[in-house]
Amino acid sequence: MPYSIEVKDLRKRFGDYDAVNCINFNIHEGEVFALLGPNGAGKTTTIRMITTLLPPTSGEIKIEGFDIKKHGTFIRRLIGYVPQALSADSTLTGYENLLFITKLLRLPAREREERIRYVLDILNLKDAANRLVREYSGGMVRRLEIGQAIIHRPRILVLDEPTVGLDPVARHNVWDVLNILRRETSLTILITTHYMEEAETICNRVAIMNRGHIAALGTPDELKAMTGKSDATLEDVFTFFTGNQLETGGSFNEIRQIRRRIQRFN
Ligand SMILES: Nc1ncnc2c1ncn2[C@@H]1O[C@H](COP(=O)(O)OP(=O)(O)OP(=O)(O)O)[C@@H](O)[C@H]1O
Repeated sequence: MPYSIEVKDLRKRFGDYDAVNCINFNIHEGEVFALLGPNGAGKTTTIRMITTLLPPTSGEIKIEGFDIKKHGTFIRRLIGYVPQALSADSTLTGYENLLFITKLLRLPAREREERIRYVLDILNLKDAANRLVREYSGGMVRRLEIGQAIIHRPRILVLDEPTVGLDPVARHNVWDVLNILRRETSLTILITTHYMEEAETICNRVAIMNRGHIAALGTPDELKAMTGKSDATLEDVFTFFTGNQLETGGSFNEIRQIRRRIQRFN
């Protein structure tokens, strides 16, 4: 049985800077795996290469055993991607957004309604289906975007900072949805995150990225044990492996995200 995602000696060079510098990891089917790291660590660049949006400078990526260099079109159908930027249309209802995606992906007409119903149900958006997305809260929009990404039954779901800018309640709602997906499907889930709590609550394994490298990889408990401190938190692990204090809630990117979201809904 091949791994769901295999990354071997992966490198991405921008000019003379290695944004991703020879990283290796494998993700099992059904695993929830996080890339955790400070701004500029190379997390987004890594998932852009995995989702085939960006060609690697060198190295290898296999999705369910298929090399992305040879099977890009096929692999894109295996992956659902929730980018950082807003991807739902605020001038349409939730239902219309989902219908649009089913048409874009050319799902057979007879399957569309059933898939939309399933997605609205699992994401707890049934009651809001016919409301304009501009009236949704940030958490509801995020859940709808997850719906758009899973409507074609992908095998792998990739989310770039899925809860950035959300309040704690909305963040927990998104985690609930990801936990339901993990329980009810065999989806492999890859996320990038700044939030320790997120990595610890929903992820089986975490890779800590720093300056293009993977500084450490393991279950949250394994990572804590590596610090040699009996009462280590994941925050201690982060500081131990990167020498950085991870700032949450105030990065340029987060502020930009939140501002974009506010702009979009005004
Ligand atoms: N298209 C590009 N051209 C040049 N440099 C880039 C490009 N994309 C990313 N970089 C640089 O590569 C490095 C890694 O960026 P990346 O966005 O992957 O980091 P990240 O870990 O996702 O950070 P963040 O949490 O801020 O999104 C950064 O120094 C960034 O400025």
